Amino acid sequence: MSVESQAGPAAYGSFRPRRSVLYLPSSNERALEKAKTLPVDALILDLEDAVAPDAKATARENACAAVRSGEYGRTELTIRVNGIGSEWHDADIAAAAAAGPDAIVVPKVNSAEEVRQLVAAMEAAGAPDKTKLWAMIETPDAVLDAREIASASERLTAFVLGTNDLNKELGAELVPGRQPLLTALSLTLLGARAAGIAVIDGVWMDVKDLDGLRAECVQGREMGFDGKTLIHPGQVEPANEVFAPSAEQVEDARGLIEAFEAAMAEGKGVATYKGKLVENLHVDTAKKVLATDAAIRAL
Ligand SMILES: CC(C)(COP(=O)(O)OP(=O)(O)OC[C@H]1O[C@@H](n2cnc3c(N)ncnc32)[C@H](O)[C@@H]1OP(=O)(O)O)[C@@H](O)C(=O)NCCC(=O)NCCSC(=O)C[C@H](O)C(=O)O
Ligand SMILES: [Mg+2]
Repeated sequence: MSVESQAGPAAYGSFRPRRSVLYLPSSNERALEKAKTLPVDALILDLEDAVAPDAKATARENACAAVRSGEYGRTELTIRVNGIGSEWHDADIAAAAAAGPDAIVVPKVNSAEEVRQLVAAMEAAGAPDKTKLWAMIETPDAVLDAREIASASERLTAFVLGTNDLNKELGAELVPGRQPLLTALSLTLLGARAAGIAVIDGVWMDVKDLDGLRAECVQGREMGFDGKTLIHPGQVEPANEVFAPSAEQVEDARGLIEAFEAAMAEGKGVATYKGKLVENLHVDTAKKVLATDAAIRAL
């Protein structure tokens, strides 16, 4: 299981919130400046889809300079490289590994073998231990092999859904509620959680429709995603709010743990909180709520 596991209680101490994970084109210097001021949990400095071919080299330099600058506070900094087999991929991996972001995000990862090759390339390029690999799941092959991919290396600590590519590959229609995508989303979640890694939902493309974004964030949270990838600063606050535990959840988590500990101290075989039976697994979930709340407050 990954040392960064978001699933087991042992990992709560190293928990990093990923409620809001914002893409920005690394060729856009204004966006790189703006990102320093945003209350975002993580940034994906993009070299792939959002960057035109003639801007790829500049984007690569900008992304690496941003990582080295130390000007993004506690925001987790990642670089999305161009895809395996593209003309830019090898140079992107080499430059990103040398810059040492928190993670290198690789689009369209399709197999466990690709993960092993990516990790070997990162390590050959001198990636420090802190630089993890995040794999984008955006094809049927990847969804069907999600567990094997998620377990392929300790360096792989998160899946990122590429729901636009996935929709295209499935021949599915984009509809409210994402019914055609739900099987793929669930299989990806199952694979990630079985291996104990994080999993971040895909983007909401209509930057003006914040109600639609909020509804999709709620759906993602209910399914079990850690957070949502975003494309515009205006999407950060709604995602942060939806994926954070509410004040009531935090209060209940404290109350539940107290009730359980008091019952155990009194030698009772069972504990209850607000009329409901409390077991160890509920205490684990409550501890995760408190760890998430503490990690968000520490940002
Ligand atoms: C969508 C945009 C092109 C809109 O840009 P713009 O017209 O500049 O928006 P605004 O005028 O409203 O911007 C206001 C200020 O915010 C800054 N800004 C805009 N977007 C970002 C951003 N993503 N990160 C940081 N800062 C941003 C502007 O510079 C303005 O700043 P200022 O003037 O100083 O106030 C644009 O939002 C954009 O390019 N978004 C990112 C698009 C992207 O990265 N796409 C690729 C990722 S999604 C993907 O790949 C899908 C996946 O692979 C799949 O398969 O699903
Ligand atoms: Mg994609």
